[in-house]
Amino acid sequence: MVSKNKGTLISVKSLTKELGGNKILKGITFDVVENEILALVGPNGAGKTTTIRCLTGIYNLGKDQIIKKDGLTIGVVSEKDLLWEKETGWKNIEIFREYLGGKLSNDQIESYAKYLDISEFLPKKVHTYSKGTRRKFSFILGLLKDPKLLILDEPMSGLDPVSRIKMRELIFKLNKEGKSIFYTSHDLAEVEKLAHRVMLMKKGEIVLDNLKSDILSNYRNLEELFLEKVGVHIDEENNEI
Ligand SMILES: Nc1ncnc2c1ncn2[C@@H]1O[C@H](COP(=O)(O)OP(=O)(O)OP(=O)(O)O)[C@@H](O)[C@H]1O
Repeated sequence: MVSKNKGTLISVKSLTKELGGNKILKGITFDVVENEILALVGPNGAGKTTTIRCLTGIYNLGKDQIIKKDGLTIGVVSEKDLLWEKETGWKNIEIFREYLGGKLSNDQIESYAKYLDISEFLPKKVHTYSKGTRRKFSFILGLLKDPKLLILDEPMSGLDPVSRIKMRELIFKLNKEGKSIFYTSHDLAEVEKLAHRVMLMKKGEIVLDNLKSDILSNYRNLEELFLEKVGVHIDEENNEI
């Protein structure tokens, strides 16, 4: 296990989750610690979103499987943007701020929106937003509580290259200000730039949990690690499109 000296925000112990009669999470154990950017990677269907749903309380679990630090505030950006489509961005902010007990002022929201280049959309109805705009807007909603921990399910998906760079810089800045980040991604090059620690999940199990710097002293890059741990099976006979 890594990061023993840092404060633990969430401790996950032998977490199991069954869905539709299938064991999706098969007893995973890990800690989310203070001041760390932790990336969860793995192939489609590995159980990343299920893990996030367990952490954010969407699924009911036994209380010993996930232990959260007392008073921990968590901001969540889920895989799907759950927004009030017929309302404007500002109205959504008002609704979520009231519901979540958000702390962020309109000025702070405006400055994040300006940085992410979506200010002009805040007075517009959400159903008019592009995929990337929705993602950026959802990210801002995740910050409403000024949380200690941000849990993000594929925060960069649908973002153009410049927006990705800006989002990455913003996540770095939030981390330097004292927030921890736990996020999922399929973009290993991005994870290589952003994460301090990487967990690799395969078929509901964590097959690797290590500091990125340690991983990169053994592998050329995360792609190499991914291919080794997850395995590639190329069926020679059926490999043509
Ligand atoms: N409500 C459900 N009922 C039954 N099976 C489900 C349900 N939700 C998810 N699953 C299954 O659980 C497994 C893990 O899904 P999950 O969405 O956690 O994977 P993931 O790693 O996030 O995948 P992706 O990278 O494609 O987003 C998949 O096999 C999926 O089909």
